[in-house]
Amino acid sequence: MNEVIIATKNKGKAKEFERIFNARGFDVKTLLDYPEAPDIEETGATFEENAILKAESASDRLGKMVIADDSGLEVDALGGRPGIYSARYAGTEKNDDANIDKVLDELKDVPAAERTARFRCVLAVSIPGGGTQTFSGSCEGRILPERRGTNGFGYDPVFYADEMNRSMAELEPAEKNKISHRARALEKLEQTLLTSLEKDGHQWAKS
Ligand SMILES: O=c1[nH]c(=O)c2ncn([C@@H]3O[C@H](COP(=O)(O)OP(=O)(O)OP(=O)(O)O)[C@@H](O)[C@H]3O)c2[nH]1
Ligand SMILES: [Mg+2]
Repeated sequence: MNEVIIATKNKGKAKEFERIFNARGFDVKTLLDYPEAPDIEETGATFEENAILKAESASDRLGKMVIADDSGLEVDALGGRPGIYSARYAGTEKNDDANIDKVLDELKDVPAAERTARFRCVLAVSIPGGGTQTFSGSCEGRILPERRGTNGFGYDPVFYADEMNRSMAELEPAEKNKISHRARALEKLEQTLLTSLEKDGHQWAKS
């Protein structure tokens, strides 16, 4: 079966990967389908280091090609925070709502023109016997003063995507997948993945 393993436990990310890979004829499995995969601590200092940590530990354990995603929000007025701490900004329980409240509170006196921000994503693909490669993507925008829209996950309701003139949470999933940091990193990864999967006899149904 054509299958791609994503080393994530984040259901929001999983949905986005599923949409993209299903359209190309691949099933997506995540770490929620592989309870034996180790829970990896994200001890890296950069998105890249964390993505590599996650991809390699899962690939070593499962003996299969694995993709990992480390991503987050960088707010210029906060010196790039929350950055690699985006998931756990308001605490280790990873509460999206509390994370948004913390960012909005820290920005409450910052005027619109200075609320510039971007999402970043680094994907690492680890292939048994084939090493690990990384690919990155970003998406520019601004932090809104309040939530708008209900789609997506994480900080999407307060992230105004410059290219779409709407918040990320106001975009349809297919629209977010055209401009997102994750989609852009995946575009770069695609060629590598294609070569590797074809070597294993898989067919790539390019949409
Ligand atoms: O509004 C958002 N739209 C996005 O498209 C997006 N992508 C990342 N993020 C934020 O960055 C954290 C990732 O941290 P992260 O890479 O460590 O992932 P995670 O811990 O949630 O899951 P895992 O993949 O590590 O299992 C997430 O939780 C979110 O807070 C996003 N927020
Ligand atoms: Mg994480």
